[in-house]
Amino acid sequence: MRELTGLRRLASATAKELVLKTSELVPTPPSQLVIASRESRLAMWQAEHVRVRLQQLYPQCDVKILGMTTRGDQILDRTLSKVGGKGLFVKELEVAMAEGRADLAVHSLKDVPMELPEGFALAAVLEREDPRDAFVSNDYDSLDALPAGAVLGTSSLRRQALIAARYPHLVIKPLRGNLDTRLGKLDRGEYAAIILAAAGLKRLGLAQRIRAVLPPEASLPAAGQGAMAIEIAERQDGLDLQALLAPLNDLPTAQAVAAERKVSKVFGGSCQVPLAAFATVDAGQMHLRAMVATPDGLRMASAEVSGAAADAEALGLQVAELLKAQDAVDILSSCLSEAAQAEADARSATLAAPAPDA
Ligand SMILES: NCc1[nH]cc(CCC(=O)O)c1CC(=O)O
Repeated sequence: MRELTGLRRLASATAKELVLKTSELVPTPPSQLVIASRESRLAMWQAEHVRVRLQQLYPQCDVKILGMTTRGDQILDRTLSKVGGKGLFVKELEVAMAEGRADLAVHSLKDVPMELPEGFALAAVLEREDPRDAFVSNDYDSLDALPAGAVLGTSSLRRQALIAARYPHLVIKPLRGNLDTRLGKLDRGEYAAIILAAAGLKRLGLAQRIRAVLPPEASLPAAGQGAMAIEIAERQDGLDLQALLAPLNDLPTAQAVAAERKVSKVFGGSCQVPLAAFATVDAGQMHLRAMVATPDGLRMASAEVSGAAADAEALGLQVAELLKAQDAVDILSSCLSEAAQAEADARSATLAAPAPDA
Protein backbone atom coordinates (compact mmCIF):
# COMPACT_ATOMS: atom_id res chain seq x y z
CA MET A 1 0.00 0.00 0.00
CA ARG A 2 2.77 2.37 1.02
CA GLU A 3 4.61 1.83 -2.18
CA LEU A 4 1.54 2.46 -4.27
CA THR A 5 0.97 5.76 -2.54
CA GLY A 6 4.54 6.68 -3.35
CA LEU A 7 4.28 5.54 -6.93
CA ARG A 8 0.94 7.23 -7.45
CA ARG A 9 2.44 10.43 -6.16
CA LEU A 10 5.38 10.09 -8.54
CA ALA A 11 3.33 9.01 -11.50
CA SER A 12 0.88 11.88 -11.21
CA ALA A 13 3.46 14.56 -10.47
CA THR A 14 3.70 16.87 -13.43
CA ALA A 15 7.05 17.82 -14.92
CA LYS A 16 6.50 21.27 -13.47
CA GLU A 17 6.11 19.91 -9.96
CA LEU A 18 9.34 17.97 -10.34
CA VAL A 19 11.15 21.05 -11.60
CA LEU A 20 9.83 23.02 -8.63
CA LYS A 21 11.02 20.25 -6.35
CA THR A 22 14.52 20.22 -7.79
CA SER A 23 15.02 23.96 -7.84
CA GLU A 24 13.22 25.08 -4.70
CA LEU A 25 12.04 22.35 -2.44
CA VAL A 26 14.99 19.98 -2.29
CA PRO A 27 16.04 19.79 1.34
CA THR A 28 19.64 20.04 2.47
CA PRO A 29 21.23 16.62 2.06
CA PRO A 30 22.77 14.89 5.07
CA SER A 31 26.56 14.58 5.28
CA GLN A 32 26.37 10.93 4.21
CA LEU A 33 23.96 8.71 2.28
CA VAL A 34 24.35 4.93 2.16
CA ILE A 35 22.93 2.91 -0.72
CA ALA A 36 22.15 -0.77 -0.02
CA SER A 37 22.68 -3.07 -2.96
CA ARG A 38 22.92 -6.73 -3.82
CA GLU A 39 26.46 -7.72 -4.73
CA SER A 40 25.85 -9.08 -8.22
CA ARG A 41 27.69 -7.18 -10.93
CA LEU A 42 24.43 -5.80 -12.34
CA ALA A 43 23.16 -4.70 -8.94
CA MET A 44 26.47 -3.00 -8.17
CA TRP A 45 26.48 -1.29 -11.58
CA GLN A 46 23.01 0.05 -10.85
CA ALA A 47 23.91 1.18 -7.33
CA GLU A 48 27.03 2.87 -8.67
CA HIS A 49 24.94 4.65 -11.33
CA VAL A 50 22.66 6.03 -8.61
CA ARG A 51 25.64 6.84 -6.39
CA VAL A 52 27.28 8.94 -9.12
CA ARG A 53 24.07 10.77 -9.93
CA LEU A 54 23.43 11.58 -6.27
CA GLN A 55 27.04 12.62 -5.79
CA GLN A 56 26.68 15.04 -8.73
CA LEU A 57 23.44 16.43 -7.35
CA TYR A 58 24.77 16.74 -3.80
CA PRO A 59 28.57 17.23 -3.97
CA GLN A 60 28.78 17.98 -0.23
CA CYS A 61 27.21 14.65 0.66
CA ASP A 62 29.37 11.51 0.87
CA VAL A 63 27.41 8.83 -1.04
CA LYS A 64 28.48 5.24 -0.30
CA ILE A 65 27.41 1.74 -1.31
CA LEU A 66 26.78 -1.10 1.14
CA GLY A 67 26.90 -4.41 -0.76
CA MET A 68 25.07 -7.42 0.62
CA THR A 69 24.06 -10.97 -0.31
CA THR A 70 20.34 -11.76 -0.31
CA ARG A 71 18.52 -15.05 0.10
CA GLY A 72 17.59 -14.79 -3.57
CA ASP A 73 21.31 -14.82 -4.43
CA GLN A 74 21.99 -17.80 -2.17
CA ILE A 75 19.20 -20.07 -3.30
CA LEU A 76 20.35 -20.99 -6.77
CA ASP A 77 19.19 -24.55 -7.11
CA ARG A 78 15.45 -24.00 -7.26
CA THR A 79 13.13 -22.03 -9.48
CA LEU A 80 12.38 -18.74 -7.76
CA SER A 81 8.63 -19.08 -7.99
CA LYS A 82 8.94 -22.22 -5.85
CA VAL A 83 11.04 -20.70 -3.06
CA GLY A 84 9.22 -17.49 -2.32
CA GLY A 85 9.48 -15.21 -5.31
CA LYS A 86 10.82 -11.78 -5.79
CA GLY A 87 10.80 -10.59 -2.19
CA LEU A 88 13.92 -12.68 -1.62
CA PHE A 89 16.03 -10.13 -3.45
CA VAL A 90 14.92 -7.10 -1.45
CA LYS A 91 14.33 -8.26 2.13
CA GLU A 92 17.91 -7.99 3.42
CA LEU A 93 18.20 -4.52 1.91
CA GLU A 94 15.02 -3.48 3.72
CA VAL A 95 16.42 -4.81 7.00
CA ALA A 96 19.55 -2.69 6.46
CA MET A 97 17.39 0.39 5.96
CA ALA A 98 15.17 -0.38 8.94
CA GLU A 99 18.27 -0.75 11.12
CA GLY A 100 19.70 2.54 9.88
CA ARG A 101 22.69 0.89 8.14
CA ALA A 102 21.47 2.23 4.80
CA ASP A 103 19.28 5.12 3.63
CA LEU A 104 18.13 3.83 0.28
CA ALA A 105 18.17 0.65 -1.79
CA VAL A 106 18.57 0.38 -5.55
CA HIS A 107 16.66 -2.45 -7.21
CA SER A 108 15.81 -3.79 -10.62
CA LEU A 109 12.14 -2.85 -10.48
CA LYS A 110 11.21 -6.22 -11.96
CA ASP A 111 12.45 -7.87 -8.75
CA VAL A 112 10.48 -5.61 -6.41
CA PRO A 113 7.24 -7.10 -5.04
CA MET A 114 4.05 -5.21 -5.94
CA GLU A 115 3.36 -4.57 -2.26
CA LEU A 116 6.18 -3.34 -0.08
CA PRO A 117 6.14 -3.96 3.66
CA GLU A 118 4.65 -1.26 5.89
CA GLY A 119 7.08 1.62 6.30
CA PHE A 120 8.79 1.29 2.89
CA ALA A 121 8.11 3.14 -0.35
CA LEU A 122 9.51 3.61 -3.80
CA ALA A 123 10.94 7.11 -3.97
CA ALA A 124 12.02 7.25 -7.61
CA VAL A 125 11.97 5.25 -10.82
CA LEU A 126 14.87 5.93 -13.14
CA GLU A 127 14.72 6.26 -16.90
CA ARG A 128 14.17 2.88 -18.49
CA GLU A 129 16.85 0.94 -20.36
CA ASP A 130 15.83 -1.37 -23.21
CA PRO A 131 12.79 -3.24 -21.76
CA ARG A 132 12.91 -6.15 -24.22
CA ASP A 133 14.03 -9.75 -23.86
CA ALA A 134 17.20 -10.81 -25.64
CA PHE A 135 18.10 -14.08 -27.35
CA VAL A 136 21.66 -15.10 -26.43
CA SER A 137 23.47 -18.01 -28.05
CA ASN A 138 26.91 -18.98 -29.33
CA ASP A 139 25.54 -21.09 -32.14
CA TYR A 140 22.20 -19.73 -33.31
CA ASP A 141 20.94 -16.39 -34.60
CA SER A 142 17.37 -16.51 -33.37
CA LEU A 143 14.66 -18.58 -31.72
CA ASP A 144 13.49 -19.54 -35.23
CA ALA A 145 16.89 -21.07 -35.99
CA LEU A 146 16.82 -23.50 -33.03
CA PRO A 147 16.29 -27.12 -34.10
CA ALA A 148 13.74 -29.44 -32.51
CA GLY A 149 14.91 -30.65 -29.10
CA ALA A 150 17.32 -27.75 -28.59
CA VAL A 151 17.66 -26.79 -24.91
CA LEU A 152 16.64 -23.23 -24.13
CA GLY A 153 17.40 -21.73 -20.74
CA THR A 154 15.04 -19.50 -18.77
CA SER A 155 13.53 -19.60 -15.31
CA SER A 156 10.94 -16.96 -16.03
CA LEU A 157 7.48 -18.52 -16.25
CA ARG A 158 6.50 -15.66 -18.56
CA ARG A 159 9.30 -16.40 -21.03
CA GLN A 160 8.68 -20.12 -20.70
CA ALA A 161 4.98 -19.73 -21.55
CA LEU A 162 5.56 -17.39 -24.48
CA ILE A 163 8.26 -19.61 -25.97
CA ALA A 164 6.43 -22.90 -25.36
CA ALA A 165 3.41 -21.46 -27.17
CA ARG A 166 5.33 -20.51 -30.29
CA TYR A 167 8.12 -23.10 -30.26
CA PRO A 168 6.65 -26.29 -28.82
CA HIS A 169 9.55 -28.29 -30.27
CA LEU A 170 12.09 -26.69 -27.92
CA VAL A 171 13.08 -28.09 -24.51
CA ILE A 172 12.92 -25.35 -21.87
CA LYS A 173 15.23 -25.86 -18.89
CA PRO A 174 15.51 -23.72 -15.73
CA LEU A 175 18.36 -21.21 -15.61
CA ARG A 176 19.16 -19.41 -12.37
CA GLY A 177 21.91 -17.22 -11.02
CA ASN A 178 23.15 -13.76 -11.81
CA LEU A 179 23.97 -12.67 -15.35
CA ASP A 180 27.57 -13.91 -15.32
CA THR A 181 26.50 -17.28 -13.93
CA ARG A 182 23.85 -17.64 -16.62
CA LEU A 183 26.22 -16.69 -19.42
CA GLY A 184 28.78 -19.13 -18.00
CA LYS A 185 26.26 -21.97 -18.15
CA LEU A 186 25.51 -21.11 -21.78
CA ASP A 187 29.21 -21.00 -22.63
CA ARG A 188 29.81 -24.40 -21.00
CA GLY A 189 27.27 -25.86 -23.41
CA GLU A 190 24.49 -26.57 -20.93
CA TYR A 191 22.04 -24.75 -23.22
CA ALA A 192 21.78 -24.09 -26.95
CA ALA A 193 20.50 -20.62 -26.15
CA ILE A 194 19.19 -18.56 -23.24
CA ILE A 195 16.81 -15.63 -22.87
CA LEU A 196 17.90 -12.66 -20.76
CA ALA A 197 16.70 -9.11 -20.26
CA ALA A 198 18.45 -6.86 -22.79
CA ALA A 199 18.75 -4.16 -20.11
CA GLY A 200 21.09 -6.12 -17.86
CA LEU A 201 23.39 -7.10 -20.74
CA LYS A 202 23.54 -3.54 -22.04
CA ARG A 203 24.27 -2.06 -18.63
CA LEU A 204 27.18 -4.45 -18.13
CA GLY A 205 28.64 -3.73 -21.57
CA LEU A 206 27.62 -7.18 -22.83
CA ALA A 207 25.35 -6.00 -25.66
CA GLN A 208 27.54 -7.90 -28.13
CA ARG A 209 26.26 -11.15 -26.60
CA ILE A 210 22.76 -10.37 -27.87
CA ARG A 211 22.07 -12.29 -31.09
CA ALA A 212 18.49 -11.04 -31.46
CA VAL A 213 16.26 -8.72 -29.50
CA LEU A 214 12.75 -10.09 -29.14
CA PRO A 215 10.11 -7.51 -30.08
CA PRO A 216 7.26 -6.97 -27.58
CA GLU A 217 4.94 -8.68 -30.07
CA ALA A 218 6.95 -11.89 -29.69
CA SER A 219 7.96 -11.64 -26.02
CA LEU A 220 5.99 -9.08 -24.07
CA PRO A 221 8.24 -7.83 -21.23
CA ALA A 222 7.58 -8.31 -17.52
CA ALA A 223 6.19 -5.45 -15.43
CA GLY A 224 9.02 -3.06 -14.66
CA GLN A 225 11.62 -4.81 -16.81
CA GLY A 226 14.53 -2.53 -17.69
CA ALA A 227 13.71 0.06 -15.00
CA MET A 228 15.66 0.72 -11.80
CA ALA A 229 13.86 1.85 -8.67
CA ILE A 230 15.00 3.45 -5.45
CA GLU A 231 13.35 2.22 -2.28
CA ILE A 232 13.41 4.12 1.01
CA ALA A 233 12.19 3.53 4.55
CA GLU A 234 10.07 5.81 6.64
CA ARG A 235 12.39 7.84 8.84
CA GLN A 236 12.24 9.16 12.37
CA ASP A 237 14.75 11.94 11.75
CA GLY A 238 12.52 14.07 9.54
CA LEU A 239 14.81 13.93 6.51
CA ASP A 240 12.64 14.10 3.34
CA LEU A 241 14.52 11.52 1.28
CA GLN A 242 11.75 11.34 -1.29
CA ALA A 243 12.28 15.02 -2.10
CA LEU A 244 16.06 14.51 -2.24
CA LEU A 245 15.62 11.67 -4.72
CA ALA A 246 12.88 13.29 -6.82
CA PRO A 247 15.34 14.69 -9.39
CA LEU A 248 16.23 11.09 -10.34
CA ASN A 249 12.62 10.21 -11.10
CA ASP A 250 11.77 9.85 -14.79
CA LEU A 251 8.11 10.68 -15.19
CA PRO A 252 7.28 8.67 -18.37
CA THR A 253 9.00 5.60 -16.87
CA ALA A 254 7.25 6.10 -13.53
CA GLN A 255 3.91 6.30 -15.34
CA ALA A 256 4.60 3.24 -17.50
CA VAL A 257 5.67 1.06 -14.59
CA ALA A 258 2.78 2.26 -12.41
CA ALA A 259 0.39 0.91 -15.04
CA GLU A 260 2.35 -2.33 -15.49
CA ARG A 261 2.61 -2.99 -11.77
CA LYS A 262 -1.09 -2.30 -11.32
CA VAL A 263 -1.89 -5.11 -13.76
CA SER A 264 0.47 -7.43 -11.93
CA LYS A 265 -1.00 -6.48 -8.58
CA VAL A 266 -4.54 -7.29 -9.71
CA PHE A 267 -3.36 -10.83 -10.52
CA GLY A 268 -1.58 -11.63 -7.30
CA GLY A 269 1.02 -8.99 -6.58
CA SER A 270 4.42 -10.33 -5.72
CA CYS A 271 3.82 -13.88 -6.95
CA GLN A 272 5.85 -15.20 -9.82
CA VAL A 273 3.32 -16.03 -12.51
CA PRO A 274 3.37 -16.09 -16.31
CA LEU A 275 2.29 -12.49 -16.64
CA ALA A 276 3.56 -9.75 -18.92
CA ALA A 277 2.69 -6.05 -18.76
CA PHE A 278 4.38 -3.46 -20.90
CA ALA A 279 3.56 0.21 -21.38
CA THR A 280 5.07 2.84 -23.63
CA VAL A 281 4.55 6.55 -23.06
CA ASP A 282 4.85 9.10 -25.82
CA ALA A 283 3.90 12.76 -25.44
CA GLY A 284 1.72 12.00 -22.43
CA GLN A 285 -0.12 9.15 -24.15
CA MET A 286 0.20 5.60 -22.86
CA HIS A 287 -0.13 2.34 -24.73
CA LEU A 288 -0.40 -0.63 -22.37
CA ARG A 289 -0.31 -4.29 -23.32
CA ALA A 290 -0.64 -7.25 -20.98
CA MET A 291 -0.73 -11.03 -21.17
CA VAL A 292 -1.28 -13.97 -18.87
CA ALA A 293 -0.73 -17.63 -19.71
CA THR A 294 -0.40 -21.09 -18.30
CA PRO A 295 3.28 -22.09 -17.88
CA ASP A 296 2.98 -24.51 -20.83
CA GLY A 297 1.72 -21.67 -23.01
CA LEU A 298 -1.36 -23.64 -24.03
CA ARG A 299 -3.81 -21.11 -22.63
CA MET A 300 -3.23 -17.40 -23.00
CA ALA A 301 -5.12 -14.12 -22.69
CA SER A 302 -3.89 -10.76 -23.92
CA ALA A 303 -5.27 -7.24 -24.08
CA GLU A 304 -4.23 -3.66 -24.75
CA VAL A 305 -5.50 -0.15 -23.98
CA SER A 306 -4.45 3.42 -24.72
CA GLY A 307 -5.08 6.63 -22.83
CA ALA A 308 -3.58 9.53 -20.93
CA ALA A 309 -0.36 8.50 -19.18
CA ALA A 310 -1.48 10.46 -16.11
CA ASP A 311 -4.23 7.83 -15.70
CA ALA A 312 -1.64 5.06 -15.45
CA GLU A 313 -3.31 2.99 -12.75
CA ALA A 314 -6.78 3.30 -14.29
CA LEU A 315 -5.33 1.99 -17.55
CA GLY A 316 -3.75 -0.88 -15.64
CA LEU A 317 -7.13 -1.75 -14.13
CA GLN A 318 -8.80 -1.53 -17.55
CA VAL A 319 -6.35 -3.98 -19.08
CA ALA A 320 -6.77 -6.28 -16.08
CA GLU A 321 -10.55 -6.25 -16.59
CA LEU A 322 -10.12 -7.12 -20.27
CA LEU A 323 -7.89 -10.02 -19.26
CA LYS A 324 -10.37 -11.20 -16.65
CA ALA A 325 -13.06 -11.26 -19.34
CA GLN A 326 -10.80 -13.80 -21.07
CA ASP A 327 -10.60 -16.09 -18.02
CA ALA A 328 -7.26 -14.72 -16.81
CA VAL A 329 -7.96 -15.67 -13.19
CA ASP A 330 -8.62 -19.27 -14.17
CA ILE A 331 -5.56 -19.32 -16.45
CA LEU A 332 -3.35 -18.21 -13.57
CA SER A 333 -5.06 -20.20 -10.84
CA SER A 334 -2.62 -23.12 -10.63
CA CYS A 335 0.41 -20.80 -10.46
CA LEU A 336 -1.27 -18.46 -8.03
CA SER A 337 -1.89 -21.07 -5.37
CA GLU A 338 1.63 -22.51 -5.72
CA ALA A 339 3.30 -19.10 -5.58
CA ALA A 340 1.14 -17.89 -2.70
CA GLN A 341 2.17 -20.93 -0.66
CA ALA A 342 5.84 -20.30 -1.44
CA GLU A 343 5.47 -16.64 -0.38
CA ALA A 344 3.92 -17.68 2.91
CA ASP A 345 6.70 -20.23 3.53
CA ALA A 346 9.37 -17.66 2.78
CA ARG A 347 7.78 -15.14 5.11
CA SER A 348 7.65 -17.48 8.06
CA ALA A 349 11.22 -18.66 7.35
CA THR A 350 12.45 -15.07 7.38
CA LEU A 351 10.64 -14.33 10.61
CA ALA A 352 12.05 -17.44 12.27
CA ALA A 353 15.69 -16.99 11.24
CA PRO A 354 17.85 -13.88 11.24
CA ALA A 355 18.92 -12.56 7.86
CA PRO A 356 21.86 -14.79 6.77
CA ASP A 357 24.28 -11.90 6.33
CA ALA A 358 22.92 -9.49 8.92
N1 LIG B 1 14.99 -11.69 -12.71
C1 LIG B 1 16.33 -11.24 -12.62
C2 LIG B 1 16.53 -9.91 -13.26
N2 LIG B 1 16.06 -8.79 -12.71
C3 LIG B 1 16.36 -7.74 -13.55
C4 LIG B 1 17.04 -8.25 -14.63
C5 LIG B 1 17.55 -7.50 -15.78
C6 LIG B 1 17.50 -6.02 -15.75
C7 LIG B 1 16.14 -5.41 -15.74
O1 LIG B 1 15.13 -6.00 -16.18
O2 LIG B 1 16.07 -4.27 -15.28
C8 LIG B 1 17.16 -9.62 -14.45
C9 LIG B 1 17.85 -10.58 -15.35
C10 LIG B 1 17.00 -11.09 -16.47
O3 LIG B 1 15.77 -11.08 -16.42
O4 LIG B 1 17.59 -11.55 -17.46
